[in-house]
Amino acid sequence: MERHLYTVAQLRAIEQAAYAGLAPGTLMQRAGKAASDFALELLGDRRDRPVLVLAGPGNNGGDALEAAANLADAGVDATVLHLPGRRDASTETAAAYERARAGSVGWIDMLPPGAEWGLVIDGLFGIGLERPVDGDYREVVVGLETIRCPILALDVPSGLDADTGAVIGPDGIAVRATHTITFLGDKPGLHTADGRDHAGQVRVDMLGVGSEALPRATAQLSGLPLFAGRFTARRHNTHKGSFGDVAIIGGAHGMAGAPVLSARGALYAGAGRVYVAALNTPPGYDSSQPEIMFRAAEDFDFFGRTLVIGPGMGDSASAIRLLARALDSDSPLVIDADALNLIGASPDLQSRLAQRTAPAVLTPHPLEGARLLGMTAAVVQSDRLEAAREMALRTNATVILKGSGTVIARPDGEVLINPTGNAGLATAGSGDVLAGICGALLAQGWTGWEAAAAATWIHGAAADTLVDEGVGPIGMTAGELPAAVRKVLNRLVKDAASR
Ligand SMILES: NC(=O)C1=CN([C@@H]2O[C@H](COP(=O)(O)OP(=O)(O)OC[C@H]3O[C@@H](n4cnc5c(N)ncnc54)[C@H](OP(=O)(O)O)[C@@H]3O)[C@@H](O)[C@H]2O)[C@@H](O)CC1
Ligand SMILES: Nc1ncnc2c1ncn2[C@@H]1O[C@H](COP(=O)(O)OP(=O)(O)O)[C@@H](O)[C@H]1O
Ligand SMILES: [K+]
Repeated sequence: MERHLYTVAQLRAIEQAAYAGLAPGTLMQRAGKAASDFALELLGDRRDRPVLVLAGPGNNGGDALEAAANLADAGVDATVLHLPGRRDASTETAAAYERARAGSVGWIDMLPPGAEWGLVIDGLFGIGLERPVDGDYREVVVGLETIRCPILALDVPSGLDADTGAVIGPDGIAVRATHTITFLGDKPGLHTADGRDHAGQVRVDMLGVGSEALPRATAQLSGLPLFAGRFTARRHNTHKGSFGDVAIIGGAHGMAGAPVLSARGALYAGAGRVYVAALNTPPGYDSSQPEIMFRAAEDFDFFGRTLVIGPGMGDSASAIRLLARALDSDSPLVIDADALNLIGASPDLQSRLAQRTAPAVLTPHPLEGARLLGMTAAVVQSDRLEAAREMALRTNATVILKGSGTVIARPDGEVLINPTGNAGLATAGSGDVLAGICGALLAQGWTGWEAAAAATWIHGAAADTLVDEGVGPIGMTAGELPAAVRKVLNRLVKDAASR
């Protein structure tokens, strides 16, 4: 399944198993063919433009050499910049080198300044990279930054960690590809952290290996098949009570906007009734969204309501009391923002959370995640899947670790990476809207896992729709998201009905 994401260790095992049943060099030849086919597709009717092929010391370089030979055979002006290593190349890579040497490929040993290319193929390093790109390799990667043409990475953009999506090394560097063709199975690192910026559009080529040969993946790309069954048309004979009550608990003095954004997220995602239970004297009503009902949090009855706790909640004694009460309740719970920080600082709140049986979804951004785990945000970002898994395990909850390529994890170690969304979401309040959407789906009876996956997907898809309409990424505001969320949701329900 193309949605599945494999670790480097799993890919090595797949490679070994596939290798055993095939003539030597077969996988590399298939990788080279898939790469040159994709390159021709990217060149389109500009096949007369020269193609630069970067070939590194390992088998990733072997793939590149096969691709270069294929391109030359197809009449393309292909030039290889070959940077062999200190050790002998593998037998397959040596054979690929001989093949390219025998054809009409051109050879250079440094990037010619100012040269123009129709396409660059990056075959410097793949899944074998274990240390930062340095020396001549680094110079080439720096040189690529000023080249304005499509860049096709083979397997993994060189310099990127395929497991984590982090650029390898302090002060590390990685190729910024426009496209990546990745082999034998998709990889988490292409879709989270720095991955989306460096991999561009990702295509998977299984190199002829059947899906029966693949191990069980514990990570996958999130997508509609995971929750599409939930998008059913509303029955006529329903009322507001049929779609759940959501209460946002937050809004301490001076922070009234955050719960209102969450409340709008919940309303536009279809909750039947939406309350803001404010810590300080609640406003009478919200003039732009008078449907939201305001209450004082201390007197508010949590029973039968889905709670979104944390937006603008602060860290007062009253906030801690309310959080303890919410954690002890049987209400489905979304825990966001200040509530996460309070839990991070309190073993008592942590144990109340771990003991819950009703659904709980945590929505930390990396710094909130770091506080929960007692580490720095940089460490969280260096392995987002691991950090999200650890948080889910410790809290016994579903965790949405936000940021580019949001990671959703549950206590048994399963993770999803969300592929929707864009940098327009990097604006204050967009996380509040996400928490509200998640609350609305929980209130409509979804499980924590489904609600987390779908809320994140829909939130990102709403932002993508806004960008398509010219509303962002620059200047997109959180307040514009809820209406776009409503559009996405209704379209999904309509599409589900017409299938
Ligand atoms: N085998 C097959 O049939 C198939 C293989 N496939 C392809 O092979 C790729 C994996 O190949 P790989 O294992 O050879 O590793 P690769 O990514 O080329 O890099 C390792 C090399 O780089 C070197 N090196 C590392 N870091 C360095 C640095 N910073 N600076 C300088 N050098 C550095 C390292 O040297 P060493 O550490 O030993 O000194 C070693 O020589 C995979 O991504 C896919 O593209 C697929 O087509 C499927 C079929
Ligand atoms: N560059 C980005 N690409 C994709 N999604 C992003 C990006 N930046 C932020 N987001 C998303 O926007 C939301 C921001 O949430 P958060 O940081 O909690 O903001 P706030 O607290 O201001 O609401 C999250 O859902 C996050 O995943
Ligand atoms: K590469």
